[in-house]
Amino acid sequence: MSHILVLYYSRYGATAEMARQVARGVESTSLTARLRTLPPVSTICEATADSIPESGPPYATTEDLRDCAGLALGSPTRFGNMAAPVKYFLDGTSSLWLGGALAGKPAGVFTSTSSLHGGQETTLLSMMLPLLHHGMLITGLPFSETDLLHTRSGGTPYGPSHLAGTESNLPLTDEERRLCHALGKRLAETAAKLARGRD
Ligand SMILES: Cc1cc2nc3c(=O)[nH]c(=O)nc-3n(C[C@H](O)[C@H](O)[C@H](O)COP(=O)(O)O)c2cc1C
Repeated sequence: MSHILVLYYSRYGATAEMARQVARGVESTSLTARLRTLPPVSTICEATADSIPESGPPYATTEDLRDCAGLALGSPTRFGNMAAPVKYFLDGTSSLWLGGALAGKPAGVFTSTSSLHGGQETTLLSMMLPLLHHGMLITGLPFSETDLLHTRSGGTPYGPSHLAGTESNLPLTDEERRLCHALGKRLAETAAKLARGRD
């Protein structure tokens, strides 16, 4: 069976750490995680970045997305919404939309913010919209993940979140880390169940 794509943009590293935890959750099952990042959007028209980042996972291609069995999509919160590089990448997926390539595949979202009430939920909900247009099946987090009841930092039923602080340097709390793990595991298990249903 194909991979779960863990696709994220991160400028300061908080969303990247969340992505690694989501990937561990995926790999606690029989599925593999494909970790991919996105380049920043340049303010200079026609500027191009190297196709391989200096460090970390490779940049995502639309083929990574087309071929996945499920998607975990992560973005820092920017003014209560997803960051431009994530939106820019999604805006380039019309050919997948036309062919229904993502329809029926499970997807979940995660975000990091500097402030606790600075738009985690709005960002997560806005990230779901293009995925719903693609026909993806959105999987949040159920309250049977009891960390949702006790967290004093991030963690929402709409998806994992992280309070990185004003310096963007707070580590993931145990609750935040477990909720990232839970999303990855849930996506992988859902993808496997859906695949069995198609057999
Ligand atoms: C342009 C811009 C807008 C931001 N908007 C918000 C916001 O609306 N709410 C918030 O809490 N943090 C906001 N932040 C802070 C980032 O969401 C936060 O630093 C995040 O943890 C960065 O993730 P990263 O380490 O993966 O880059 C903003 C940062 C930038 C640069």
